[in-house]
Amino acid sequence: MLLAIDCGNTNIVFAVFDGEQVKGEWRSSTAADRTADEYGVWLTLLLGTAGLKPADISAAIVASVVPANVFTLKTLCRRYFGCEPLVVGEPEVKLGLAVLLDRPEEVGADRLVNAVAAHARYKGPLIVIDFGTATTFDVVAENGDYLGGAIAPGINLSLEALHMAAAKLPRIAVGRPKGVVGKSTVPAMQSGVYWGYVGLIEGLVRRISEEIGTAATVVATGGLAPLFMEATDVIHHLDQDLTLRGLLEIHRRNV
Ligand SMILES: Nc1ncnc2c1ncn2[C@@H]1O[C@H](COP(=O)(O)OP(=O)(O)O)[C@@H](O)[C@H]1O
Ligand SMILES: CC(C)(COP(=O)(O)O)[C@@H](O)C(=O)NCCC(=O)O
Ligand SMILES: [K+]
Repeated sequence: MLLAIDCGNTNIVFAVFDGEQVKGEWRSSTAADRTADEYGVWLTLLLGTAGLKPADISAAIVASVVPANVFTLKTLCRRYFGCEPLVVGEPEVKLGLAVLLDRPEEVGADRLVNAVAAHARYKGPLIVIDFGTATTFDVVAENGDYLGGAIAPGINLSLEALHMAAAKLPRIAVGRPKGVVGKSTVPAMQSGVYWGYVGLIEGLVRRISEEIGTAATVVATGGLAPLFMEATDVIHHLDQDLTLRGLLEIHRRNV
């Protein structure tokens, strides 16, 4: 079975695939000081809850946007699962698409994985929106070429920034407010962030489509994607498994 690890700036997701089937999926917060042994013990326990054991894992693949965690996750795979993981972004790992960027070495591994997954699943030119710590927009041509995209502050980051910078603004959770015209501080903050974000999504999708000269299929992923999907019709597909499916696909292309 394949262990797929997606390390974002907020959470690390671990998933086990038996062929196409997900046997288990677990999340840890991203902490740069956690050791391979800490992950190893934790993951071994969780595998047990799904009726799996470390010896069931025969291969691993890692995508990390936190460079400091790559060494730890490699050590985890070697020590606990006896395998050398593929690491997305390392030169020997083939993606099966051309990365048409000025500095291809800079792009986040998660963005490339999302592009691979979206191209494998959907037709036509694509825009992938991933609601993570940052909100990323990735543009994929009809033939699969990765064209680039946009990086915007994530929703929770935007809310946190308001709280950090303004003495009278509380820390609040994201939510869809009843109206747009807030009648007190919290609804006003929710309106600014929620409807402001809907505007950001619609504006970027429209401008990207204009710049590439064609309408694109828009796929959204990430925990907060459903909250925005319900407020706009520019998102065509909600695909929460996108990044993990992309890791599965890249592994397949490299064995
Ligand atoms: N279902 C959810 N509901 C509310 N917040 C969520 C949900 N899923 C993720 N988040 C929040 O969204 C942010 C991004 O999380 P995540 O997608 O794991 O980011 P990353 O990939 O950057 O680690 C975090 O602040 C997380 O707490
Ligand atoms: C843009 C990101 C911070 C998104 O990370 P995430 O929100 O998934 O934690 C990450 O993909 C990254 O660090 N990228 C490097 C810069 C780039 O993609 O050009
Ligand atoms: K992510």
